Amino acid sequence: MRRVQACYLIYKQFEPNHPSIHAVLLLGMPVLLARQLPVLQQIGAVASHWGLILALTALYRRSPFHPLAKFPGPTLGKLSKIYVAYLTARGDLYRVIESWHEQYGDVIRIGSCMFGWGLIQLWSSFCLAAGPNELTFYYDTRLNPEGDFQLDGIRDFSVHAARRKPWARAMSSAALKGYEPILQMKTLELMEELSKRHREKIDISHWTNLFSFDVLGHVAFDRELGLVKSGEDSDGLIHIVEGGVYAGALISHVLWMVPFFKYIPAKGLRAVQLLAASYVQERTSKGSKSKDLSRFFTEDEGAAQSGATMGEITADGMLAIIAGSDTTSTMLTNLWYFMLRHPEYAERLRKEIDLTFPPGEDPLDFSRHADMPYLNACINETLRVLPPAPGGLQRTVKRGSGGATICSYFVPECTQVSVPIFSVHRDSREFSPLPDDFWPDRWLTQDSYVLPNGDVIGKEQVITNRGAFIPFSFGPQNCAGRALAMVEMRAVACVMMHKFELRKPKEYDLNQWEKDMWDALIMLRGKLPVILEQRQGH
Ligand code: HEM
Repeated sequence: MRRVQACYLIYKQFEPNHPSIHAVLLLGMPVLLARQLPVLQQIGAVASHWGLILALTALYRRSPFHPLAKFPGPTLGKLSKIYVAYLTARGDLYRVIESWHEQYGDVIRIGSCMFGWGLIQLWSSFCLAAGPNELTFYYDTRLNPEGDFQLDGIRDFSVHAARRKPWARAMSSAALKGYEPILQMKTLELMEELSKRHREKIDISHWTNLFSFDVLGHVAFDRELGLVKSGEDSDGLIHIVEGGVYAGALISHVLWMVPFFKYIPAKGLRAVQLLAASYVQERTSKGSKSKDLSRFFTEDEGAAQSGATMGEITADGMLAIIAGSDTTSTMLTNLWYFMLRHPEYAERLRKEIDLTFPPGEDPLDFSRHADMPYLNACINETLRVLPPAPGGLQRTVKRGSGGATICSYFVPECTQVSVPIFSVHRDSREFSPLPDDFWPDRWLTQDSYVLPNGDVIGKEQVITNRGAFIPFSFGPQNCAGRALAMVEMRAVACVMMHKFELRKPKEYDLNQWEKDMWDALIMLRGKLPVILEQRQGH
């Protein structure tokens, strides 16, 4: 019993995360002590050793001595985050967490983790504090086998800030102008391919995905992936990226498994890493004709200041593909979904687009998209109701900090803290009325508002807390590609609505769309069948 207690205390006190320490504590100890016994009894000794450690862990987690004992939460969830990993595998974790918040309140406990709902202040004050706040070691999955961290896995604030510098320059207004020709070429190519399929039933989710990966290929590496032209993901690039994302999501909730991540034969993920490496190498050796993102990492006069090695630049190239493609295409497909659900909003959006770009004018004039209130309201509302990264991004209270007091909650050191974006966006204290509904008007500035049921309300009855609008997260580790994503989404939404009317095939049930969504930290999704009608004269 004493050996079990010793192992348990080592786990509780030091949270070791190296595979060799797990091997010693979970296998070495019981086998060593039972080495004189026959094999079957040795197996029995290992099993009872594991069982007892699990029982002690469960007892402690349910006991009043646990530092998070006063926080409410679901019974199974309090026992282990393996339960949360199971919900991730099921795909609907973000909705389950929201229902827990409805049941238990703002701050809930899951394993040794807290989720704060509606407490956007919790997230902001924690994320901005460089003191006790740290990325959890889940982000070690951002380390490639060559030993290079992607930007989003860097824990040290000053190293992270230096590595973000090229990203900041790559998203400046001048740099964004440089990407416009790429976006223009790719958007027109998409429209051309879609026109060929006029009146056919197509999966618009698939096409939007091909498009966003193609854009990233060009923007990041000046490389033609040719997905839209071929109409398919011929090399399986999207498939392997999404496979890697899914594997990472499962492991993200059971942190002691993170060190084993690199031993999982995640062929897909490795394939993306190798692919990104080949793209970067090719791009660096041949140079670029267009003003792509890579030049900010390799050629720009500020590139050297970031201190990034070639390996790290390659890792960030892979990050650009993963972080920038699926997220943007999810948002765009969600917008088509809402336009199909609410034809009255689609009509209003089309009216604004037609007024801004009367016949003969180019809807791909980027300089005007940011000033189209209804277009931007529809985009914001899509990102609010169905954020492409719906879950809680993980941070932890640094070991050795003594804990942190965040919004009057004392949070012990090593506690994981997470604020689910989806739940914050559905909080009626931040967005009201109709927090669960798609209602773009909430983003417009006016004296009175007409609700979908025809009632008129004054502006004092509408709450739209822009500070709680966090689809791109918050703080120093927020989305580095937000500006590009916004330019891309506005352009495609505008041109698509200008050129086509979207119809739902009779047999398709729109309720299926949200059922098919899969929360894998970023949202994975099913098919959205549509029929496109080309508009007269467009
Ligand atoms: C609608 C589109 C997008 C959404 C909703 C989105 C959302 C997010 C979120 C929530 C994070 C924070 C992740 C975390 O804290 O773990 C993030 C990080 C990041 N995103 Fe995006 N993203 C989008 C598009 C893009 C694009 C187009 C790019 C680049 C081309 C990009 C590049 C990045 C990078 C590099 C990070 C890591 C930042 C850091 O750690 O400093 N994202 N994104």
